[in-house]
Amino acid sequence: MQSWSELWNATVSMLREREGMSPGFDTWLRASRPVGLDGETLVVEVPDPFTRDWVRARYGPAMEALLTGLAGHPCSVVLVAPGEPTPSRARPFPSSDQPQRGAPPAPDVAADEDPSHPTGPGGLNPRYTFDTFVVGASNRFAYSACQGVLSNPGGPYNPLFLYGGVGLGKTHLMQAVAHEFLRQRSHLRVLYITTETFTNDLVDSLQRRSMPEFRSRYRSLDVLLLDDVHFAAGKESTQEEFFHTFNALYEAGRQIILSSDRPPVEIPKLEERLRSRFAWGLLADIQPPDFETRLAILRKRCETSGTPVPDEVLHYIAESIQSNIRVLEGALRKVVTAARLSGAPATLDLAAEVLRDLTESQRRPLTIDRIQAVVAQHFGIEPEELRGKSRTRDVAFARQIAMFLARELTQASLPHIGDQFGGRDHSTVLHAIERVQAAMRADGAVNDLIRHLRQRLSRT
Ligand SMILES: Nc1ncnc2c1ncn2[C@@H]1O[C@H](COP(=O)(O)OP(=O)(O)OP(=O)(O)O)[C@@H](O)[C@H]1O
Repeated sequence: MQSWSELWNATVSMLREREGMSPGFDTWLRASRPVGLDGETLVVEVPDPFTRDWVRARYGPAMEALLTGLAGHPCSVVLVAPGEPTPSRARPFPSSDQPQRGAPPAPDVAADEDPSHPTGPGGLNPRYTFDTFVVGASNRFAYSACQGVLSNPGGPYNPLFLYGGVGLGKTHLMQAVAHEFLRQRSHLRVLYITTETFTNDLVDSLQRRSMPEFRSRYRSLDVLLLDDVHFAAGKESTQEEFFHTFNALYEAGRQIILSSDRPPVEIPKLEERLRSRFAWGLLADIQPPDFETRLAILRKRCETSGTPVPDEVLHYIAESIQSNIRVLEGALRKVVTAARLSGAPATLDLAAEVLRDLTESQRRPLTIDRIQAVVAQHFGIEPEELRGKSRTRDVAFARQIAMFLARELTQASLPHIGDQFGGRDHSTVLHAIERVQAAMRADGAVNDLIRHLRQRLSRT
C-alpha cells in the first residue's frame, strides 16, 4: 500500500500536470506536506494562511477528487497553516511516512505479476489503461460503451454493466475508464472498488458505528466503478446498502459502472430490485478474443515491456491459448523467463517445450468425467460414488465440489450436469454451487482446496 505522503505527492503532480504551473502553485506545491490523518481526511500543511485560502478556493475539489481516485476510497483534505490547530481527532504521521519520489520501474513481461493485487495508487493497476488495451471483435462493444460513458457520464449508459468470463479484461477496461476520468476530469470524485472491498468497508463501518460517514463517502461520488458484483450474491447487508447507494447516485445523475462474470439474470441470490436496476442502462459483454486479438495483445505486452519476442513464437502462443487472456499472458511470461534462464533467445522449440502441458490441456476439452475422477481421487473415493445415492458427509461435499467445478470449468448446462451426477435435478446442482460458494467465502481452506483442484484440472 502507498503511504499518504506518496499519495499526496502523486496528487500534487497530477494537479500540476493538469493545471499548468503558475508561480503561486509551484511555491505552494513545494512547501506543502501531509501532517496527519483524521479518518479519511488528510491534513496538509501549507506555508501560510493566504496560500491556504487560495489553494482551497482554487484547487480544493480537484485535489479531493484526485486523492479519492488515487487512494481508492473517498477522502477529503484539510489545509492548515503552520501553527494552526489540526482537527482534534487527527493522528500525526509517524516519521517513517516520508515522501518517496521517483517513477515506478517499467513493467517486465517476465515479472510474476498478480493482477488481483494492483501495485498502483488508488487500487488502480497503472498498466490497466486504454493505451495498453487491445480492441478486437470480442470486446469492441464493451470498449465503445466505456468511451460513451467517458464522453457522457450519467447519460444513457447508466449504469454500464460489463460481463464476461474469467480473465477477459473486465477489470482492465473498468480501470482504464477510472484512469481516464482522473486524467480528463480532475474535478470528479471517481472511485474504483471491488465488491469485496465494499463489503469489508461496510462491515468495518457497522462495527465502528460510522455508517453516516460510510454513506456520505459513497453517495458523494461522481463515478463509482464496482467490480465483481457477483460477489454480493447472498450477502443481504451488502445488497441492501448498495441498493441505497445505487439509488442515491443514480437519482443524482452520477455514473455507475458494474462488472460481473455473468449477466444480472444469472447472478444467484441477488435481490430482484438490484437485478432489475443493473439492467436499466447498458449491458455489454466481453467474449473470448479471436486469434488476431490474442496476437495483438501479445505484441502489445512485448512492446510495452521492451521485451522482444520473435513473431513466430507469439503466433504459436496465440494459436495455443485461446480462452483466457490471463493464461495467454502467463504463457508469454513462461517462455520469456525460460529463454532468460537458459541464456538463449526465445525460439519456437523452446516455446513448444515450455508450454507443452498447457497446450495439451487446452487441446483436450475438460469433461465432467475428468472432473469427477480428479475430485474423487482427491477425496479418496470412487467416481461412481459421486454419481450414486450416498449422502455421507464426505461424499456429499465432494459431489457438491465436483458439480461446482463442472459448472465453472465446462460449458455444460445445469440439467446436463445433473444428468452426469446420477440423474439429479438442475435445482440440486444450483444448490450445490451455492453451498460451495458460501463455503469458499466462509472458509479459507475450502478456497485453497478449490484453487488446488482447478490447478490440477488445468494440467490434465
Ligand atoms: N483487450 C485486452 N488488451 C490487453 N490486455 C488485456 C485485454 N483484455 C485482458 N487483458 C489482460 O488480461 C489480464 C486479465 O484481465 P482482467 O483482470 O481485466 O480480466 P477480468 O475479466 O477482470 O478477470 P476476472 O473475471 O478474473 O476478474 C490482465 O492482465 C489484462 O491486462
